[in-house]
Amino acid sequence: MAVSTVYTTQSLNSTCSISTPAKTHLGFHQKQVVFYRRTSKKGSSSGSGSGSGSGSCVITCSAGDSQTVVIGLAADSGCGKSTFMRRLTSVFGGAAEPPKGGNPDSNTLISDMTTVICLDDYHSLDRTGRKEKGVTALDPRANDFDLMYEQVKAIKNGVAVDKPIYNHVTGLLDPPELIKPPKILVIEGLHPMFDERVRDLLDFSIYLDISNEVKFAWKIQRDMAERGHSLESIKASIEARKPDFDAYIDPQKKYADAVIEVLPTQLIPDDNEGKVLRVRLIMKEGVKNFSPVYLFDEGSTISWIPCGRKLTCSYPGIKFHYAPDSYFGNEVSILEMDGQFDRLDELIYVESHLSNISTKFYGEVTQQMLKHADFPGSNNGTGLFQTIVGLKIRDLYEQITSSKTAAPLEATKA
Ligand SMILES: Nc1ncnc2c1ncn2[C@@H]1O[C@H](COP(=O)(O)OP(=O)(O)OP(=O)(O)O)[C@@H](O)[C@H]1O
Ligand SMILES: O=C(CO)[C@H](O)[C@H](O)COP(=O)(O)O
Repeated sequence: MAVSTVYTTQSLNSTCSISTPAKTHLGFHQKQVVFYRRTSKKGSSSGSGSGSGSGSCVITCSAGDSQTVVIGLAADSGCGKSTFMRRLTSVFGGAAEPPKGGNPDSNTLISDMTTVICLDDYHSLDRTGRKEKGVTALDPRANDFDLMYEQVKAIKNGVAVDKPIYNHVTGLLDPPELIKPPKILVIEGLHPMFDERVRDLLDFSIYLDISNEVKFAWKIQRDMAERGHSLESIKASIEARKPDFDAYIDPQKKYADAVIEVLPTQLIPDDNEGKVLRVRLIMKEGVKNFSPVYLFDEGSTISWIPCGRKLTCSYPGIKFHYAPDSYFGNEVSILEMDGQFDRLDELIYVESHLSNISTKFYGEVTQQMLKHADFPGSNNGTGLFQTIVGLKIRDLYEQITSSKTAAPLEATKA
């Protein structure tokens, strides 16, 4: 008996038509073919999921002007992902808010240009399930990578999806929420670069690499001061996660296009307070639509102490370093800042010595930093580099979309 396949899509702002193309252009996400849900129907000619067979019946959706650029942000819990996201969405303008009228415990944040989804929503085991099976949330067995891949791919292709919600309050999996394709989709969480298929969907990837000492200091600050946890329980939770963190989360940094590494300062001998930080921005060379930032002279090795007449520094001062290097066998540029700013308005002096920062006007980095002076890390390299990476992502987005607007003609010719 012949079985036909009906594809239903929920493409935002898109027009869909059924066609029988000689050649389907999957994987090109501007005006393309998308499949999401599939139901089988008895009785007519055969359909194909891939759309590549001759005579395949497919639904072609044109996503209008929208093209979703996908950014991956990986880090352990409590390592500054939310703070980074707030800086990033601010660069694009507009406030990021949970879906209106939706689940109050949704992890999603939506702004005019960006939608940030938290990959915890792809936990396949809820809190009780993980406990019963004796696995942590960091373990791939507690996560549904097939669904993650299918849904990120669908969104990238301009199709809305019903994404599950992991409820951090109850520890349960809640009914799904509708995610419409945004201009920029950020997938943040523990595993954005773990699964090769998901990794291949990313237009740019970032890893926040927080050293154990600093992670501990931040956890204490948040979980003790704000959530009433004891010092022992914080230590125990970090220790319990460590083996899986080392096995499944940390290795993703080798795939990242940019890594923000946060270490204790080297300016204070034997510092154990973790307040003054040494932050390194590790930028892969040769990444499409991304050119690394540099200090003074591209490709040189530079050490710079900006403190003096133009930059006020109290103890222990500020030190910058910039050099080419290699990271997991890849050629990279590393920009480092150790120390903290006393006066954020004077940051303009540092900004004026950095190049390739993708600003739209002189002083934009300083303006962004001043705007969010109350965010954690605004007086040090974490805030500075997160802001710069945000600007680089805006630039990457603009490059991708401008090249894609020119692409359909090419695609038709092919
Ligand atoms: N750059 C920073 N400098 C100092 N402290 C920071 C910085 N970034 C984050 N923190 C501290 O870490 C805490 C967690 O930050 P944030 O909520 O951004 O992390 P997260 O990765 O989104 O956490 P989670 O995944 O647990 O929600 C903050 O409350 C703050 O105390
Ligand atoms: O590592 C995490 C990512 O944020 C959480 O620990 C994970 O999602 C499990 O959540 P819960 O604390 O609700 O058990």
